[in-house]
Parts: sequence; C-alpha cells; structure tokens
Amino acid sequence: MSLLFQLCPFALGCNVFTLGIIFTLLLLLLDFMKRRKPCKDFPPSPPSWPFVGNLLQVDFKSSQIALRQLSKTYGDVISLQVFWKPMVVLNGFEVMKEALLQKSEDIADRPIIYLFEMLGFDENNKGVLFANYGQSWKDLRRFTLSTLRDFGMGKKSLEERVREEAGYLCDAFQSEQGRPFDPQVLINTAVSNVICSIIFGERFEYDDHKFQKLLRLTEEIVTSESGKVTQVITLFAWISKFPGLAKPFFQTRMQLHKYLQEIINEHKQTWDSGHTRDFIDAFILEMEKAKGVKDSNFNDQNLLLIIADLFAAGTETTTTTLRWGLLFMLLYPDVQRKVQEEIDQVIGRTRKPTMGDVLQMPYTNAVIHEIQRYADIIPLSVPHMTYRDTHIKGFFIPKGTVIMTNLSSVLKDEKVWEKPFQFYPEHFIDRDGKFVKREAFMAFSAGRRVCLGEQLARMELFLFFSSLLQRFSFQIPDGEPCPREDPEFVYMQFPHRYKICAKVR
Ligand code: HEM
Repeated sequence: MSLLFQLCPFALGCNVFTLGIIFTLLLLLLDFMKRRKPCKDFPPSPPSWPFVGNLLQVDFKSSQIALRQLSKTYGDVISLQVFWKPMVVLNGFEVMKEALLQKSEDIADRPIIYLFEMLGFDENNKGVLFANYGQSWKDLRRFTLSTLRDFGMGKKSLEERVREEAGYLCDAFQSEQGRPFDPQVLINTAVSNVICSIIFGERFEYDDHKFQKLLRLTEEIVTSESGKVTQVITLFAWISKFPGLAKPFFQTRMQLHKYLQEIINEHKQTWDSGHTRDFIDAFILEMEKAKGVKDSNFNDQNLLLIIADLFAAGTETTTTTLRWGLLFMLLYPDVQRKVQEEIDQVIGRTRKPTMGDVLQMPYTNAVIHEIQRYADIIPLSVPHMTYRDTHIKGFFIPKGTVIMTNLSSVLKDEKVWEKPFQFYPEHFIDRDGKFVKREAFMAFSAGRRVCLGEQLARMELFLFFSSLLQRFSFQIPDGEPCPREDPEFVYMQFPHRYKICAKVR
C-alpha cells in the first residue's frame, strides 16, 4: 500500500522536477499559514526565508556578533523568525536596563522547551533554571537562595568551604612542580568540589574515579545540549509525545540524573530529621513538612532537577571564568604583577585570603570584574519569554514571545565602555584608585532571573584567584605558543586549551 502511495505521482506522469516544484509550493503554503502576522509596532526584522525564517542569517559560531551587526541596521530591538516562532533580540545597555530591570516581571518567563517531557518527566516540575515563571519557580528559588545563604548549618560556613578548597587547589598546582600543565581539570575539580560539599555534604579527592565521572558528565552536558539538532528538537512539542525519539540526544543528561538519583536514595536511607547534613537533607525536610499537601513543589522530581541545575549552571561557568583569568595573567604580565603587589600589601604571603579582604583590594577586584566582562562567557544568556504583553523601547511584544538578551552587547557596549574590545581593568577603577561598580556589568544578567549563584560565584572567583596568585607566578611555558585570546564558542565562550607553568613565589 505504502509503495503504491510512493509510486502514485510517477503514475500520474510527474518527473522529479515537477515533484520538487509541488513540494516547494506546499512548503510555501504551509509557511504562509503557520507564520504569525507581526502585530502593529512589533520590532523590525531582517527579511526572512520561507520555512527556516532567519535561521540561516545568524552564524551559530558567533551568534552574538552576528546579532550585534544586525542591530546596527535594524536597531537595538529586533525580531527574528525561527521556523514559525517569532523571537525578539535585545541589544545594548539602555535596552537591557529597561527590559531586565524596569520590565523585569514582564520578561521573567522561560520559553517552553520539551526536554523534560521527552525524558518522561511531569511538565509542571522543572527545577529552577528552565522553570516557567510561577509558584514552583518562586518556592524553589527562595529555598535554594536561603539554604545557600545560611549554609552554616552548625558546620562550616560557605566561605570556609571555598577557602579550604582553594588550599587544596594550590597544593594540586604545586604538585606539578613548575612543569607545564593544562589547568582545566584541576580548576574544574576544585569548583565542582564546592558544589559537592554544599549538595552532598562531602568533597572528593582529586583522583576519585566516581567524582571524575561526575565532572565529565557536567562538562559534556553543556556541549551536548547546545548542539543545533538538540536545541531544535527541544522546541517541537510533537517529539515529546514520543519520548523514545529524543532520548538518544540526551544520553549524558540521563546518566547524570541516574548518578544523582543514587546519591539522593542513599541520603533518604540515612536521613535524620534532627541533623541536616547538606542541601539534599534540607530539601528532604521540606518534603516531609509538605507531606499531605496537594501539589507541593517540594517533591522528588524537583529535588533531582534542582541539583542537576546547580551542577550544570554552577560548575562550567566558574571554571571557565577562572581559566580565562589565568590566561589573561599569562598575556598581561603587568596586570599579574600589580595584583600580586596588592596581595602582598594587604594579605601578605602566608595568611589565606578572606572575603573581608575584597574591600581593601580595589585592583584585584577590578581585574576579576574585567576578566568577566572581557571573557563574556555566556554572551546570549539563557532565553527568556514574555510573561504578559509588554512594550520595550516603544515596541509592542505580546505575551509568550521568546526574548534573547544579548548580554555580550552590554558587556561590550561601545557607548558605555572606554575600551570595550580590550582587556582594561581600569574600567572598574576611579580617579582615586577606588573600585567602581558599573551598571553595565551584567555578566550575571539582572532582574528576577538574575543568576541564582552570583554570591557564591563571586566568592569562588575572589578566593580561588587571589589564593593562586598569592602562591604562584604564572608564565607561558618555554617553547609553547602564545595562548589564543579568541574564544571557542559552544553556547558558552571557552578559552582554547593552553598550558601554564606555575612557579612558587
Ligand atoms: C562566573 C560564574 C557564573 C556566571 C557568569 C553565571 C551567569 C548566569 C546567567 C547569565 C544566568 C541567566 C540569567 C537570566 O536568565 O537572565 C544564570 C542563571 C542561573 N545561574 Fe548562574 N552564573 C554563574 C555561576 C553560577 C553558580 C555558581 C550557580 C550555582 C550555585 C549558578 C546557578 C544559576 C541558576 C540556578 C540560574 C537560573 C536562575 C533562574 O532561572 O531563576 N550560577 N547564571
């Protein structure tokens, strides 16, 4: 029967050419029917192709640059068509300030991605990162922030944990004995250990096999899920109806979930209501309190997904920033020397840095901010969606429109920064040599959806960076090429792999 169906056009005398024309006309008709008519005052858009929309006009390898170029022609608020879905891209500091700060709630939703349905989860419980703006997101975000904040819990404070890990990281660097090595694995291990000690209540030795597996999985998730095919798949509702179709694209995430679920199960078996060991225990306590409450957001699925969020959002980001930081110290030895002078003056060579030192160290603080600004690691942030109809810079944007916040265009806004495309720590230093906050520093985004881990990340960046520069001087190894300053872009901007020599000072 199906063979007959396939042969039918040939039976009617059609050749391949005619079939091609029929197919194209059908596509155009479908495109015409599905394409949403832009409403009056909708942001301007470059001309788009049938079916794929503007997809081919945006170079995926450096989409933020392509978008910046488009904004030069069409303005700071532009619309693009991705298949039949319209999306709005926001560029530049002025626009972002209005959108993320003044209209924060209007754009606080996340686009519907079908990742969780594809993996067989209930669509109402999505953790925090991908959760829609609503009660579940509010409850979980509030719980996570307060648990991170008062993480004393009768044990070590968060700062003590990070300081302790900074010590282990320095020891691991020292064991390389000044020989050339790639610092990526050691930094990633230290950063992940901080998250582990918060969530699991324990840190791991740097050569622990089970731990290395966790590191590999979180690292791979960022790259595997930012692939073009995977991203497109998550946009189509119909694929989620056939979970088997999509699962092959999410193998890494499924392995990570399995790994985390085993740890959650172990916690449940040894849980003691009077003794909260870590984040998982604190969440289980909330689940106990919510027993009998209909539709509580403190449930097993959210526990698993929120932990996965913290690993995915909290390890690669800080690791990548620190890798950029050391790379810039190799490329700008004068900056390295000035940071070390300040460390010697304020902290000395033996006492471990504390967060209390930041205020006394304007130059180091400025350098860390400049590392984040210049490295610009998440140029397009995480997509938002309008929660209600809104206006941005006078353009009307209806509820349910995907919003891309081009953070890169803010961090490198030519109207704001003196030297947007250069590494220039003086961006954050005033005439009196004091540290100066800049409103356009939006590396963590801003508004309702601002990075939940910002405080922790700031602490890690300062304590790891200053501890390393206190103990070592960093150099490009003899005979190694000068490291590349341009990024490798896979959703995030990573430095190309490089080697370093860490000489004890
Ligand atoms: C240098 C390090 C980091 C950078 C540059 C960074 C940046 C960002 C950005 C740009 C967003 C998207 C905000 C938006 O949608 O507007 C975000 C969201 C988020 N980040 Fe971070 N982040 C960092 C570290 C961390 C850490 C250490 C954690 C966890 C402890 C974390 C957890 C999260 C979570 C859970 C969200 C989702 C928030 C929500 O949707 O409500 N991040 N981060």
